[in-house]
Amino acid sequence: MMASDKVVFDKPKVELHVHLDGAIRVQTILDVAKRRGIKLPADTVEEMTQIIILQEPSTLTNFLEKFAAYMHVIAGDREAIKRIAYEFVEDKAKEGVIYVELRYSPHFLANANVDPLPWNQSEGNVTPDDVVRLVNEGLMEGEKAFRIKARSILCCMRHMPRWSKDVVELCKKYRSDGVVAIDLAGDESLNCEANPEHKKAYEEAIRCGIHRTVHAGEVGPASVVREAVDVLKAERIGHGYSTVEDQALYRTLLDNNMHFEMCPVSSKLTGACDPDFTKHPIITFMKDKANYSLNTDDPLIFNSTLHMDYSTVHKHMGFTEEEFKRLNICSAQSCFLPEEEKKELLQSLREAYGMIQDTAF
Ligand SMILES: O=c1[nH]cnc2c1ncn2[C@@H]1O[C@H](CO)[C@@H](O)[C@H]1O
Repeated sequence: MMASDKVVFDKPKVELHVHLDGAIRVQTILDVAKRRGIKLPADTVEEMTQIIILQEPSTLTNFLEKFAAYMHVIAGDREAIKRIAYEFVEDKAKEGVIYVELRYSPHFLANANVDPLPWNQSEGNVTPDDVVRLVNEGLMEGEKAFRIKARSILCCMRHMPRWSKDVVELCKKYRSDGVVAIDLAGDESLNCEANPEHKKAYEEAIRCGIHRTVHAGEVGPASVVREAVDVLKAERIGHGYSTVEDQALYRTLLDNNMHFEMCPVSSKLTGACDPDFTKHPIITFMKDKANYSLNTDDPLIFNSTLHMDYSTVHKHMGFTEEEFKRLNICSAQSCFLPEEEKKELLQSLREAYGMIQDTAF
């Protein structure tokens, strides 16, 4: 059904939209469950994988329910939280990613100072603040071991407006410690218009110069994208497939060089787009030379890799090596690193892609 894991672009890549909690190794879930004495419905990687993954195109709501199959194992466990961050960096390095921005909700991994307590956990002592510190530790160790760069984006959740104030405060507190932006994730189909508390958090982010991305136009209409841009002042759009349904908006965003974080394999399985990849809105973005990235989103639940996203657009949408280079340069230009580091990243990509002009004479 899916394109294979065949490596169609074996060059350094940038990934800007991937959920840490949607990118955990199944083996790690099993290990941690065993150590903590948590009973799972399966005890082999193969069986547990079958339980967690989405096999057929579904809905975003069904997809989001999948997290409940394993999040209670990792949440509230210091060692596990640090471990998933470290392993994430290793997995990305193996895929040839040299810079990644990963995202997560600190509240979803906590078991203290979070109301309501997620995943039917009992109260513990790991706060959302502890979660950010643990993830940062895991990422830093991973960066040293695997020699790539990883930065994080903290997610507000659409259905949990009361958490958003904490999220922006955590972005401020850890901005010099690897946290580069705020996001708004969750079910756009149930909760379309951004709640005032999300708006307030984004206003505070703007005031403090915190970068902003928003999940919009994934399964929701183009009006959600418009709101993300006009009200939340998003600098990037997570997904944004439905933008093309509003031509005026689409043209304006193209003119403004808006970055779209596209996730092809995800968009099929969440039901965001037509399962026939030859009708995919990404083709329009590609033909218009739009500013977008290719991303996995939640490789655990889609049973996918970044190679699969690349091979999907290559096989079904006619993406070329040239386009892969161009979109990775666009991704680096739209990443949330400070200017100097962004320049270095762009330089590394251009060198690897043979795009550096020889100025020696
Ligand atoms: O494709 C998506 N659309 C909207 N929300 C998502 C998607 N993937 C994951 N999450 C949500 O973001 C949370 C923090 O990482 C995840 O726990 C999940 O609820």
